[in-house]
Amino acid sequence: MAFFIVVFAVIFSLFCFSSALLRWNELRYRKKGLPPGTMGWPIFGETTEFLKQGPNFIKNQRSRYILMNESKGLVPGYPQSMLDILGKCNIAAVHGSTHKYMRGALLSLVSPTMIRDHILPKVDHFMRSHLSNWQDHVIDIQEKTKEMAFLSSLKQIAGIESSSTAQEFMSEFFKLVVGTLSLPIDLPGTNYRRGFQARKENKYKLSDEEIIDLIITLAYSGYETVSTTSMMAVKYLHDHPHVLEELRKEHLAIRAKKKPEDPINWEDYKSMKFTRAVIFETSRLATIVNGVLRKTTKDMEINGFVIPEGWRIYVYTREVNYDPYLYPDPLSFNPWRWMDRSLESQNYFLIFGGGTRQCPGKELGIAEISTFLHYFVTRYRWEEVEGNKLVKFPRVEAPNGLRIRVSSY
Ligand code: HEM
Repeated sequence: MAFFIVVFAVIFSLFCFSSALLRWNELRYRKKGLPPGTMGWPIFGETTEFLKQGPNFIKNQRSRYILMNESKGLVPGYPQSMLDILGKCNIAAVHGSTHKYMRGALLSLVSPTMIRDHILPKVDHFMRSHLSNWQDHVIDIQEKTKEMAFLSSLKQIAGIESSSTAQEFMSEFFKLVVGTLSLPIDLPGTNYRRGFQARKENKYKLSDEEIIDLIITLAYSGYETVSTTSMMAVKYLHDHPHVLEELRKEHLAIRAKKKPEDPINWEDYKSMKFTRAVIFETSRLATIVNGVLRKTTKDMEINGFVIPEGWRIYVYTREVNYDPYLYPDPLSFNPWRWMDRSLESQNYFLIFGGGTRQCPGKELGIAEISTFLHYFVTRYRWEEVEGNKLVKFPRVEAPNGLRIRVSSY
């Protein structure tokens, strides 16, 4: 009995404390000009509602929060779970001169010259072997593209080939990724705890935290974006045979000029105009990156509303991607719209972010997906196995896998 009284007292006190905090927050922020809306629950804010409702949450909030422009005083504002797991020196956690310096270091690692001379040959070599012997099998293309993105970056970063070391590393890395998008609750069994522990795996005895954070950031940033875009491209190509036909034409023409063992080189990559269009259209329609997060470093005025210091702003790029004025008939999968290259330089092209934080791995990501598609469509045809389901929020994924039956082309 005493136990139940104690439990009741604890719950009641927590409730009182939360309500008081909620009220205090409302009073604290009752300034003229604040965007309308509620503060949500203490600690959690509106995160759980956001993760539960996804796009509908944003739709409900859109009329109340008009946040269109990024300007001075806005720095990345990614969730605590992500910062804890990716490390305090990771590129999204730093700004000002440190960011400039880190970004410069990164850009030199993935510059067009580096891709042409060093990375593309490795990517080609990796894809050739990763995509071998898929014929006459039912495979989960989600699993295959995840392994592909991870193992390919491991090969680029550490020169590690697909082996038992890589396999061991991979399962820890997958936990890390899931942990970055979780509530930061450090209890046994939570995704956050698992992700945080995976970060501590330091088999190679690296002592420099900055290097570890950079490597984790590199692997992390290119992992989900590249794997999910590849998986969704396979999905859309399956559903749109005329697009697949056009894409195959492009790749078979490249193959026709080569011996079977010749790798894809920079000129081949640059000639893949329709492939690039397929990748952009896939990213747009699937909205692989739903949006980007920013945090205010001082009280700011945006579109007539005051945004207090320390508040987070979610720049919801999905809305832009589906805007019928920018992309006519926005819900149709139409890669041809991207054949006009000027679309890629419009300021509403937000697939790779924008401004000083624009994705430094853009060309690398496109080169990896293009090489994957090259070997996939020139070697195989495929059909979907029934029962596949896709969700688009909070991340684009096939919760039970995306199974396809593969045969030789
Ligand atoms: C299709 C593939 C990819 C997509 C769609 C994509 C998308 C994005 C987006 C939207 C941002 C902006 C985030 C923000 O503004 O807060 C970003 C940043 C970033 N991306 Fe990518 N990305 C891709 C591939 C890659 C690859 C392969 C790498 C590996 C080098 C990479 C590394 C980064 C890094 C390090 C940042 C942070 C840049 C900074 O804060 O200055 N990305 N990416």
